[in-house]
Amino acid sequence: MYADYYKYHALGNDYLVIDPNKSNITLTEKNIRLICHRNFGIGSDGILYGPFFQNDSMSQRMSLRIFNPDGSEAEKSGNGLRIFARYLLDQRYISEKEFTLKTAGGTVQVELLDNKGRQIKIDMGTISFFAVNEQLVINNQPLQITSLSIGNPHCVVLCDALSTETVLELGPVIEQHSRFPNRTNVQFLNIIDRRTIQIEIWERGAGYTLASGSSSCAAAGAAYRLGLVDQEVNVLMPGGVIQVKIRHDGHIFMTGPVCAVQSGLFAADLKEILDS
Ligand SMILES: N[C@@H](CCC[C@H](N)C(=O)O)C(=O)O
Repeated sequence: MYADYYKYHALGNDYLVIDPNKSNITLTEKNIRLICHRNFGIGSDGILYGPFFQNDSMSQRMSLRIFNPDGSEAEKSGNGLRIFARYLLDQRYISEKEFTLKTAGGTVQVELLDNKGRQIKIDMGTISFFAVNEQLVINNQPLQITSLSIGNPHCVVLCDALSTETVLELGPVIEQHSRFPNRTNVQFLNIIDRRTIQIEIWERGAGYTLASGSSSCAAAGAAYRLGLVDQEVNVLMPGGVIQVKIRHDGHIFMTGPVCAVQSGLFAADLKEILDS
C-alpha cells in the first residue's frame, strides 16, 4: 500500500522513512524541518531517505541518506540503520537475513535476528579516535572527554552521575564547540560495571533523544578504550537498552529492537506548503 511516509521507532528514537521510489517529495532543508516538526509537521528525530540502488540492481547494493530534524545530513545513524533495514523487509525490498547497506559514513553489515525484523544486529564498522580522555572546559566546568568517529562524530563525556539538566545545559554547547568544526553528537557516560554503562544523549541536529545507536557504540567503544568495560556491554538509555560488542579486530556490533508505528499520507494543506 502506498504511503508518503513510514514511521518507526527504536527505543523511542523515532524516524520517518521516505522512499524516493514511491514519493516525489523534495527534501529541502525547509521541508525536512517542517516534516520533522512535532507541532507543525508529522514529528520525528529524523528522516531516512532511500533506498537508492547502485548499478540499477536490487542485489544488496542499497544506500540511504539520513537527515536530522534541523535539515542537516548525518553520515550514519545506528537506530536509523536498524529501522531502515526493517523497512526494507516490510516492503519486501529484501528477503535475505544478511545484507549490506551503504551510508555516507561507510557500509554496514545487517543481520535480521528474527523473521519480523524486530531485533536487528549491525556491524557498525570501526572507531577512529581523535582525543582520548582529554580535558575540555565548558561553562567553567572541566570535563573529561573522548572524541571519535564511527562514521559520524561523537564526544563522550565521562561522568560520576547523569542528570538530564546537565545534558540540556552542556549538550548544545559541546555540540557547537569550535573543537568540532562539523559539530558533534554528545554522550554523557556513567560506568555502572564492566558489562553495563548508562548514557544520556545530546544529538547533533536533533537535540535530546531517548536513545541513539551510534551513541551507544561510541560510548561503549570509548569506555573500552579507557579500560573501564569488557568487550560486551549493555548500554542503558532513557528509551531502553542496546547491546554492544567490540570484536578483537575493532569492529563494533550493535543489537537492538525496532518497532513499526504507522504509515500515512501528507494532507493537502501540508503538501501545498511542502510543494511551494
Ligand atoms: N539517532 C542516531 C544518530 C543520528 C545522526 C546524528 N544526529 C548525527 O548528526 O550524526 C543513532 O541512532 O545513531
